[in-house]
Formats: sequence, C-alpha cells, structure tokens
Amino acid sequence: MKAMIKICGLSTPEAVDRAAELGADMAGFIFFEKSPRHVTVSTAAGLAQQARRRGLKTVAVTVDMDDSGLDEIVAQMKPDWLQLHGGESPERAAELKARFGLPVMKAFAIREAADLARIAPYQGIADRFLFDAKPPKGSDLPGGNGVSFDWRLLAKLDEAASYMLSGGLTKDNIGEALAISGAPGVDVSSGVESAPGIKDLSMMDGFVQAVRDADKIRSQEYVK
Ligand SMILES: O=C(O)c1ccccc1N[C@@H]1O[C@H](COP(=O)(O)O)[C@@H](O)[C@H]1O
Repeated sequence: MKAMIKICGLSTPEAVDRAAELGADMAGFIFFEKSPRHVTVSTAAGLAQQARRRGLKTVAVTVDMDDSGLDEIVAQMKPDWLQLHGGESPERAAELKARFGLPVMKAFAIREAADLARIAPYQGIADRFLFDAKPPKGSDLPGGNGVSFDWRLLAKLDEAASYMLSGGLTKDNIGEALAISGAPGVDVSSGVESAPGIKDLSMMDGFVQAVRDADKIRSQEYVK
C-alpha cells in the first residue's frame, strides 16, 4: 500500500519542485497570518501553478475563513482542495463545497477517542478527514505545532475511511505512525523544516524515503 503524501506549508519554488520530484501527492499552502508558513494569495497562486504543472494536487489551508477571503483564494490560486482547519460546522463545509465545487478536507484535533466521534456529522460532506493533534496550551496555531497524538486511536477507524494523519510527523517516527495507525495518507509540515516556516529539502527527502520504506513493510505484511 502506497501512502498518499501531502507536504504542507510550502512557500518557495525550490520546495515545490522538490515535493514534485519526490513524488508527493499534494502541496499545501497556508493562509493563516499568525503562521510562520503563511503565504499571500498572489504568492500561493504562482506556487500552485508551478505545483499543478509538476503533477501535484494543490490544497488551500484555511481556518474559519470568511467568504470574501475564500473567494479571493479560489479565484486566484485555483486550488484542487480546500482544507478547513478550524471549527467549521458541517453546514459550513457543505456550503463551501457547493459554492466552489471543490473537495473539502476537514481537519480534527485529536487527543482521545471521543474526539474521533466528532467526524460523524461530516460523513458524506467532507471528502477526506485530516487528523491532527490538539494544539499545545498557549499556541496561536491550530496546526503546524509539531505535536503528535496517540496513533492507536486511528486503528479502530473503518478501513475504507478516507483520511490523512498529521501532527508531529518526522522521518524518525513516520514508520511507527503508519504501522500503528494504518493511515492511508500522511501530512507533514514542521517535521521537514530547519526552522519554523523554512522547509529543508534534505529533510523532505528523508521524510518521503521513510514513508516509502514503511510502504514496503506494509505491503510485505499484507502478502503474509
Ligand atoms: O502549518 C501551519 O502553520 C498551519 C497553520 C494553520 C492551520 C494549519 C496548519 N498546518 C497544518 O498542520 C498540520 C501539520 O502539522 P505539523 O507541523 O507537521 O505538526 C498539517 O495538517 C498542516 O496542514
């Protein structure tokens, strides 16, 4: 089984190129001003065009954004996906899906089993779920905190569930994270950075290689 890979918080042409060369599936661009990964709409539009040309699906990462902000992003960046990383209700997610005709990835902050129950009203609305850790106390960021949660919680999810695992993933823990969770996809941001917001190309290499190594182990286990 080949895990889908999303590399998030890209902000330079070099990092977009490397994500494509490495065979990542999705490139995420952050629209959240407090984030060290925040990009302007015009920067994201240029990088997304480059990413699309190189075969990556592009994701606009937004947090409880209003209609006018979203209109501008969708018109200029033309994302393939909308990631909703705030407290967007099922009704809001459905409204945005219909408004833009785009698939929606809804993020959930997970600490305990009860947090996973919150996905129920989004079934049939969200095209994919994204499971991230709850932000640490005092953090200004709803995501991109480099914090993990207990991956065992995901092992009980329906095998057909479309989701990505995120939160504190690195080349050193991704093998274990995939083995424990069985996640069909992974999303990384700070785990491939040398400093907040600065993507490190060799860390990107290491992360993708570690995912592919884990894929091999998973497919051998499947054959057994
Ligand atoms: O990365 C950010 O700064 C960010 C800001 C606002 C919403 C979401 C954000 N990132 C998401 O967080 C996870 C990755 O976190 P980590 O750094 O690997 O722990 C991923 O889903 C990003 O889309």
